[in-house]
Amino acid sequence: MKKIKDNLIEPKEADFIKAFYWENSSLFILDQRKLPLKEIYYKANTLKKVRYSIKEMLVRGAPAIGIVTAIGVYIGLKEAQSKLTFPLAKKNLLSLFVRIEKSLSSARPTAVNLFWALKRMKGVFQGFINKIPEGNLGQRAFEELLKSLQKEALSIWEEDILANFKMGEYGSNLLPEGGILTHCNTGALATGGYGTALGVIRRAYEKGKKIFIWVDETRPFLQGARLTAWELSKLKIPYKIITDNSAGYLMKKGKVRAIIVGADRIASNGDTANKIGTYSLSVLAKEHGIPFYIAAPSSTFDLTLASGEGIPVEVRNEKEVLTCKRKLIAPAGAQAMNLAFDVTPAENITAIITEKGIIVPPFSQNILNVLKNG
Ligand SMILES: CSC[C@@H](O)[C@@H](O)C(=O)COP(=O)(O)O
Repeated sequence: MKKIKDNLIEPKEADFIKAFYWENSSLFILDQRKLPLKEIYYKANTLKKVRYSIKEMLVRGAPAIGIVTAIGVYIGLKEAQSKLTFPLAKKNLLSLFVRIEKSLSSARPTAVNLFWALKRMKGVFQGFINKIPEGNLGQRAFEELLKSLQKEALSIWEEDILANFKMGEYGSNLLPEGGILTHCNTGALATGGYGTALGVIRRAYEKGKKIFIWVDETRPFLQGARLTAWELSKLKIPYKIITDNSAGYLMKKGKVRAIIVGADRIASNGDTANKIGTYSLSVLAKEHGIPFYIAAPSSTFDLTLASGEGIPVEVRNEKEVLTCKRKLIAPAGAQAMNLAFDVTPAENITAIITEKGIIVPPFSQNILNVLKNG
């Protein structure tokens, strides 16, 4: 594994499962809609294409969405460069940035990593603008701005990989041996590399823990059956796919020792938004006395929200529910409600695994302690 500055790992080298890679200033995104049947990378070299990749879920998973958004900011400015007239008025540069920000921020609403990444990129942009003396911006200064934005986006990526390694290390000590149930996909495909909840599973397996993974298929996009199963096969970790509604009975039969999932947004009291079906799993876990773990980096916390009440839950197109492989599976004219996420109340969560440490209840106090001091 190639190390670069400050002990960080070159993103391209970090994992053999890559949701995206960066080559010659272009972003190539593995089209996850086509997995596991086809491994095709989509060249996202315009702002429109980056937004499309996020919205249509060629790339998905909160940390991956955040990283691609950050790179999207760079791509948007780079793309605009040839159409700009230099010297460029500061106000025109500002309105260009706002346009890019608006476009990316409307791609998906729930994963806070998207907005967190935009804020980090805006910080670099603003810092740069503030340093420029009054007047217009020349070509050279614009090039420098691009360089700083690219650097920041790649740092966000590198930091995510490191965070995943750390979560893997902490979380793997918590996991018991035996059946572990997971929902959706939280692996290398959903992150900069390695994974959050799946990274914990991966690390536990690497350390020799005898675990067996129950993979919820995760209707309707089938992140479990198509993506998590694909990753586990590559990693040679034993698993079986189950229909989402098998989970309760398996718990009752004593086949599940722990549940571990990821998160899209965690409020300051620990309420956690994640893939639809997570809430039901947490209730079942409570009923059966099974530990219920969340694994998520600090970029997934939204400390502006007091509770999960304020988390925007994405409602996607009903076609995703009404069709399978583009064929209608319901009566013509049937309507569907396609909630993409739900919110699990903090009281159903045993612990939250982050790169800064493991957070246990009471979450309202401990989230702040761990995130600020960890
Ligand atoms: C490490 S990914 C964590 C979450 O983003 C994941 O569990 C999830 O819900 C993904 O939803 P998706 O709709 O596939 O983007």
